[in-house]
Amino acid sequence: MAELILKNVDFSYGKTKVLQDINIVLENGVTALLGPNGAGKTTLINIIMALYKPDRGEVIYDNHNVRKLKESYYDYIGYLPQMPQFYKNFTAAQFLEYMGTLKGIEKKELKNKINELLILVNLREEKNKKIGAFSGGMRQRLGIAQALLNDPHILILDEPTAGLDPNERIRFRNIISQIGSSKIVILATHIVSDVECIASKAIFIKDRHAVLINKLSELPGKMQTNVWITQVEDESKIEEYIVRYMVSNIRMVEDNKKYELKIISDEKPDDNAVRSLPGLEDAFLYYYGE
Ligand SMILES: Nc1ncnc2c1ncn2[C@@H]1O[C@H](COP(=O)(O)OP(=O)(O)OP(=O)(O)O)[C@@H](O)[C@H]1O
Repeated sequence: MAELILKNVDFSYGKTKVLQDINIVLENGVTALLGPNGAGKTTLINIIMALYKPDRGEVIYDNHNVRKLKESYYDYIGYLPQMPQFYKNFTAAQFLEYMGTLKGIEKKELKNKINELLILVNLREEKNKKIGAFSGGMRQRLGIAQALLNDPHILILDEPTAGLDPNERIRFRNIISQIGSSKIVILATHIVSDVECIASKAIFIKDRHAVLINKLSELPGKMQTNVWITQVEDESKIEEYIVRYMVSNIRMVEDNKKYELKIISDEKPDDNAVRSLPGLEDAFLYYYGE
């Protein structure tokens, strides 16, 4: 199985260092690329895609430096940018034909591929409809189909869930779950809850450095034991917990009569609190303290 490796990567914009000593090994599966706005996610994506040259270090795919693979590297990559641009007068099929031709896919193969992908992203009925009439979610699904045209081994999605309604988020998760096991999927976002269910691994970028968490069980030992669940009946009490602790989640339970709080804390926050397993969102909070 081909791996994607970032080895000792540094990157600066002019004199401003944005990424420093990045060492990451990615295999098949969905990896969330997490970090607050401006942390360096898009920069890291551009380095992985060989669009930016690191000041130091290298990106290696299948034992080759990606910059030396030149154009052939792009046969392995599918990319959905943060704000994909579409030709509004094209139909979904015309757009995919156009993109497929640009990617050098043979005409006959392309027709079959387009039909297969439109089924995968649930746009078969919209095949001959103009993109101008598509919702944000439909466009995003078309964007995923576009990224998959060349059957890439590496699929990179930059903020793919921004602006999607809850139903579309579920659709998106289902599509990614279907394709995730046989590809290296990198999913950049600052909305952790959107990727919590589909990503098994996560890269956290903070203060120019990146940490790869391969399994949630590999979270720092402190986090393993310091996530608590407690319930409060009185809404006004929630504020007290927020002031004293890191509260990573609040949800209503028992027919909306109580609030359940997930808390990260060294000490047991109250007598009724029980230990819980940390999730990505807890890890995010732990790293960024937000
Ligand atoms: N072309 C550029 N020239 C100079 N600085 C840049 C350039 N692009 C990005 N930066 C800066 O580098 C840092 C990282 O930016 P980047 O876009 O990679 O972050 P991000 O994590 O993708 O943010 P967002 O979630 O807002 O997309 C930011 O401080 C940004 O202002």
